[in-house]
Amino acid sequence: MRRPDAKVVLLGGASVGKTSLLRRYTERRFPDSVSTVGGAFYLKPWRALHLSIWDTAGREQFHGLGSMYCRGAAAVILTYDVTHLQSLVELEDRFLGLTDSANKDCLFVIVGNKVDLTEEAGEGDAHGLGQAGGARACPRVPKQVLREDAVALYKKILRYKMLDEKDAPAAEHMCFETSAKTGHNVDLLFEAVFDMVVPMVLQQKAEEPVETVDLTGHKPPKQARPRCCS
Ligand SMILES: Nc1nc2c(ncn2[C@@H]2O[C@H](COP(=O)(O)OP(=O)(O)OP(=O)(O)O)[C@@H](O)[C@H]2O)c(=O)[nH]1
Ligand SMILES: [Mg+2]
Repeated sequence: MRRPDAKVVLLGGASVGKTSLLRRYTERRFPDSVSTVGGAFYLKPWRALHLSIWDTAGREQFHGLGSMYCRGAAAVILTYDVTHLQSLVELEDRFLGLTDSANKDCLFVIVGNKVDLTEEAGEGDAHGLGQAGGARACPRVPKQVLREDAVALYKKILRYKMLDEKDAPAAEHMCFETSAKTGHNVDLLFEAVFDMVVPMVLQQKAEEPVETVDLTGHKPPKQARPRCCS
């Protein structure tokens, strides 16, 4: 198997929909999911590269593994549930510290999932937010996390990483709202992340020192003199 060129990690609390987002993207469906144990990855060829997308477990008992999964990550997708404010709060309190092991120029993307459950989605049927494929209607709930809250978190992350807002991608390109159930914005999310990661990786590869062998000091091995047999 070819070694992945870069790593993208899905991080966030239990049940926010990390596995469902990845399965929606890779399998084009919304199957019943079971809570993830440890982590799993999916290999995605994209442009000239191979990217690994890591789905991690959000449950507290697997918390210790998070920083291992983030090691060397080119992008981290911090996922919350738009119907649970606590899931956004947790991103800062519990998950951000785990990303210290990521690449120094790691990209941070913030994703609010389950928009299909919100009252806003009712008006959004015409925009693809509503129930897809004849799925049963669910009672709508108020949206607990606004996009502005996610943007504020993104800016906090930049400060935590000591990055200047001017040098980092703009918050409006890094905060998404999705529904793994209807597929709303799911392709857009993953493909926007891949398209940001690819040029970074290509640049890193171009800057890597080329391995050369110095032949100037190389002397051919002395030829052993044939022994006189007399
Ligand atoms: N309505 C709705 N339900 C969703 C959506 N995404 C996930 N779910 C449901 O939320 C529950 C948890 O989804 P998972 O994808 O397993 O969540 P997870 O973040 O991977 O959870 P852990 O593996 O425990 O960290 C499941 O019952 C999903 O069917 C969504 O976009 N809309
Ligand atoms: Mg999962």
